[in-house]
Amino acid sequence: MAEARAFHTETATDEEIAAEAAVVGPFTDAVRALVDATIRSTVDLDEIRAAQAEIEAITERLTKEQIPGGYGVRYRTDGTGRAWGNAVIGLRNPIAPPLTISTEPSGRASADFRLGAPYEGPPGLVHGGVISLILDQVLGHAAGAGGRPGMTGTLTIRYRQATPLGELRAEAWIDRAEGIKTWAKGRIIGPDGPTAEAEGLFILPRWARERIARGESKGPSPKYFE
Ligand SMILES: CCCCC/C=C\C/C=C\C/C=C\C/C=C\CCCC(=O)SCCNC(=O)CCNC(=O)[C@H](O)C(C)(C)COP(=O)(O)OP(=O)(O)OC[C@H]1O[C@@H](n2cnc3c(N)ncnc32)[C@H](O)[C@@H]1OP(=O)(O)O
Repeated sequence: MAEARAFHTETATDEEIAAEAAVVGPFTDAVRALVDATIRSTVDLDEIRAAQAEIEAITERLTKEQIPGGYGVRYRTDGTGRAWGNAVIGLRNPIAPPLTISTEPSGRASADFRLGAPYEGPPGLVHGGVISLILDQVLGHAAGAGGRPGMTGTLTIRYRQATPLGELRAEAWIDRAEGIKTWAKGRIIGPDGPTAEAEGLFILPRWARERIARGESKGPSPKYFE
């Protein structure tokens, strides 16, 4: 089953995780800067060709040893996990902006973040799919923080005004819940106020319900988004 592959139990200690984060965090930031430079650099084409050869050498060096698929999420017994490969928050993912999301147990989540050139859609503006990506994550975080984790069943976005590249904020909260379903709402706020509003339905999946029914999920509610 896919989830059996993707959901690992954490074996590393807090100290080991902190030591690894101290190295891979800045490493990923360096690759993020490379992605930005790939878009914006105006050096001449010979210089680009030379840089490509260096990048290919680095990729070869890194892929000498690697895991077979995605990073997955590694969970601890307290229900928290590290989603270092996640496309929005992943510490090891240079595609992630990344967002650092603050949560409240009442089911609220928020993040201040910056989106630069790699996230452009219309000129100077954030791609609508990127806005949806971020809202999906932040709404999902709000649901998880409130002890009601789930997979996104539906996500509706209303784009109220264009979202400029630059400094932004995302906020989300649980609106209502019923059984295995949790509805969360949220928004992106730009320099001129809210730019996009979202409503999402998060559903505790069948496999998770079955695990809970089998008594395999003990302790605090799983919060799969931290
Ligand atoms: C041990 C405890 C573990 C607890 C963990 C729980 C959840 C954590 C899971 C993942 C989180 C991990 C990492 C998060 C990372 C990023 C988060 C960002 C969010 C995402 O990026 S996430 C990816 C996009 N997301 C998908 O990839 C979903 C694909 N899909 C499915 O995984 C299933 O489709 C699912 C789970 C949605 C439902 O599957 P299911 O088998 O549980 O559903 P089932 O048939 O039992 O229906 C039960 C009731 O939900 C209604 N219902 C079903 N589906 C619906 C839908 N789509 N819309 C509206 N209502 C729906 C039925 O109508 C029925 O309603 P009613 O009871 O009222 O009749």
